[in-house]
Amino acid sequence: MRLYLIGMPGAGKTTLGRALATALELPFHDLDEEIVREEGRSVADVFLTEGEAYFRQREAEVLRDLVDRTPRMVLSTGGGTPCFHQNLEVLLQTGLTLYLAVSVTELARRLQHAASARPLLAQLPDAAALENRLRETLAARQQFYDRAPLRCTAPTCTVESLRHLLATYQASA
Ligand SMILES: Nc1ncnc2c1ncn2[C@@H]1O[C@H](COP(=O)(O)OP(=O)(O)O)[C@@H](O)[C@H]1O
Ligand SMILES: O=C(O)C1=C[C@@H](OP(=O)(O)O)[C@@H](O)[C@H](O)C1
Ligand SMILES: [Mg+2]
Repeated sequence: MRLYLIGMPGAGKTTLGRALATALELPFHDLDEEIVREEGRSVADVFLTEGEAYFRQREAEVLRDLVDRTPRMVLSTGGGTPCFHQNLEVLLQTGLTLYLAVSVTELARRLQHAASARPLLAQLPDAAALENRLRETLAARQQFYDRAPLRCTAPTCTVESLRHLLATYQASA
């Protein structure tokens, strides 16, 4: 199976995805890490030197290549992945998509010292500006995230609760 984690930056996709893959004995992939490997530079560098449009194009290409060659995995996507280049259709058609729903307040708390690696959230003057940017971004992306057939809402997003959610979904499928 292919299990895809989607959600805002800071939702815990990379952290939880890695732990969930271990628990499910599935290979783990992180789309940002795949892009960094292919590009040979950080996400921030790609944004800085090539711009967001280039990043989104590469994100779409790397996603499709990874899906084509990987029948079993947990894939942690980037926060914007579902919102560009029909990527969400690829996710919905090739695996099971799970949305990690985390409040803006909690996202801002988690990212207060981790925003610099995320170009869309870097260089903001203070915590209020970060929270405002997250709120605006979530408002624009909610329509995409809401199309995931599965969702967990923090703080209940743990490996155990996700395993239960998956088992319940698969039993009803
Ligand atoms: N359940 C959680 N509770 C508190 N902090 C978390 C949780 N999950 C992740 N974090 C922290 O939030 C930050 C973003 O986590 P990460 O897995 O990179 O999220 P994403 O990949 O969705 O951007 C990291 O500093 C991580 O340690
Ligand atoms: O929200 C976004 O548009 C982005 C989120 C990042 O991934 P995480 O969600 O893992 O931080 C990364 O793909 C890039 O900085 C763009
Ligand atoms: Mg991540």
